[in-house]
Amino acid sequence: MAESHRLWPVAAAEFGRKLCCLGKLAAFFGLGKRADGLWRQIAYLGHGGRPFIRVTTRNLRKGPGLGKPQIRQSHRNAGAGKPPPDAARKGALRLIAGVRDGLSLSDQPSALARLTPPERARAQRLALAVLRNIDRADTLLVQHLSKKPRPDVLDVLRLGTVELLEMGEAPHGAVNAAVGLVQTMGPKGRAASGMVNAVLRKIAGQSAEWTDLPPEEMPDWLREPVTNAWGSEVTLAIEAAHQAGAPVDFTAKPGSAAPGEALPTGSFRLRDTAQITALPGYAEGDWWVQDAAAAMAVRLLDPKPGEHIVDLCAAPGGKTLQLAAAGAQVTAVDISDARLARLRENLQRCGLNAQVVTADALEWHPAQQPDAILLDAPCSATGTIRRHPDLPLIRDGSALDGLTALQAALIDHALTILKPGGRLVFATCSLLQAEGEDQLALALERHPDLTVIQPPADLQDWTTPEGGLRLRPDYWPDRGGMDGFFIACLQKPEASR
Ligand SMILES: C[S@@+](CC[C@H](N)C(=O)[O-])C[C@H]1O[C@@H](n2cnc3c(N)ncnc32)[C@H](O)[C@@H]1O
Repeated sequence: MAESHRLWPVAAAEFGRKLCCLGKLAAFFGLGKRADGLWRQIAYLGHGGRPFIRVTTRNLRKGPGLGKPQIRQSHRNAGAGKPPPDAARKGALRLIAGVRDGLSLSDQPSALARLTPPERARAQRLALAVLRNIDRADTLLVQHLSKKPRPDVLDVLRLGTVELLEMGEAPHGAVNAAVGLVQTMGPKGRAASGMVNAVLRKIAGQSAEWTDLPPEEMPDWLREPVTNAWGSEVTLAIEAAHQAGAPVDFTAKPGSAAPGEALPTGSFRLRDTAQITALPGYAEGDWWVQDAAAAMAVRLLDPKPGEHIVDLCAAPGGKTLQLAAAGAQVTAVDISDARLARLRENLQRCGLNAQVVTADALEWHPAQQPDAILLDAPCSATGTIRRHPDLPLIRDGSALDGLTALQAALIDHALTILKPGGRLVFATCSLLQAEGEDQLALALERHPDLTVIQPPADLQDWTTPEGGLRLRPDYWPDRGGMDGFFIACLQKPEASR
């Protein structure tokens, strides 16, 4: 028994190597949505002098058995305690299953529809914690699994692991809850309850290993360009920032304050989780939720009272609110009526005004050329992974070419409708230079008569040699980071071409 225990990781590693080849073959023949991504990451890691397979989310999601059974436990012992299955955990599992099916968290409003507000908040917290730690959880789980569990059972194991090791849940509570959950999953779920009980009891003793695990890696389509741009150290720092999650930032109306710490760039930051709508000043419309990095686009535009400013991709409206609060006459354009509904709500709550237009920006022409345009263009949103850990699991980078082409077309169109001498701020919440630094360089090539307006002096540390502002999640590590953004302010020449 002792001998087979020692050999198991080696045999499993060998099996993993074969699976990896199979996966590559599957990818080659186009089998499965992301077969290559599923299997590429099977890796051997030195672990206490013994090799073990690091199987990522995607491996476990679709892979076959992983080696010889390591744990055998009678199902008769399962389910001690049997607490009633709880709504928040079930809601979290529905969200995670949706992400497995390729849906973003925000695409799943019905998943939590029947929950009370506190249950909903807890379900979201649990789902976010699991999605932020899914590969790390799988790295430990695979050590105890003799074969791949059903996807829904695996999600329960992941949830239990994260509750135990990341969220500090008491072992008996988290393990019993997990057992209770699989027991509601029909006969096959009930049959897995002994395994769930045994695996999670072992996992509960692995807090030191958990702490030593590296942060979740970005997928290759994102990690490679990030590493090419800033090197491995920065890549790891960005991944650590993703792992840490994000505080809540607020922008306050001029003359008002928002909850939390005042940041040097003018935003406010609350590190503790809180019910936003219950915070002081929410009902009064004194502030709105907006990441500190996102708020800097309007600082670069430097709106003046009375200026006519078009927010060309405006919804849900954080920047429209900033522009309106600065006294500009704002026209907020967006292609999505549903997203504009949120913008209208935000305007109303904050007592601010803007003309709201549902239109494709590429085909929209204002009655008069505006003084300035804010173009917060659609992008990969890879700068927001701290808050959207589902993003790396549901995106594969294939939309990138279409997005960069759309961004360039939007820049060109914005310049045609902007008044001579007017300012255009281009922004993307992306970590990819293709959607930031490269877009600026290409825009200057296409329009050599544009001038780059330098960011304010206090942002010089983050200013690129070309005059763009590069913001990254690893900045402000002690304060809690910021979203990844690229922002540049361009001035159209006085004499229109
Ligand atoms: C990054 S979000 C904008 C965020 C917004 N500026 C804010 O601060 O809340 C990009 C927006 O572009 C919109 N969009 C995408 N394609 C568009 C198009 N062709 N015309 C207008 N809006 C578009 C999307 O609906 C989305 O709301």
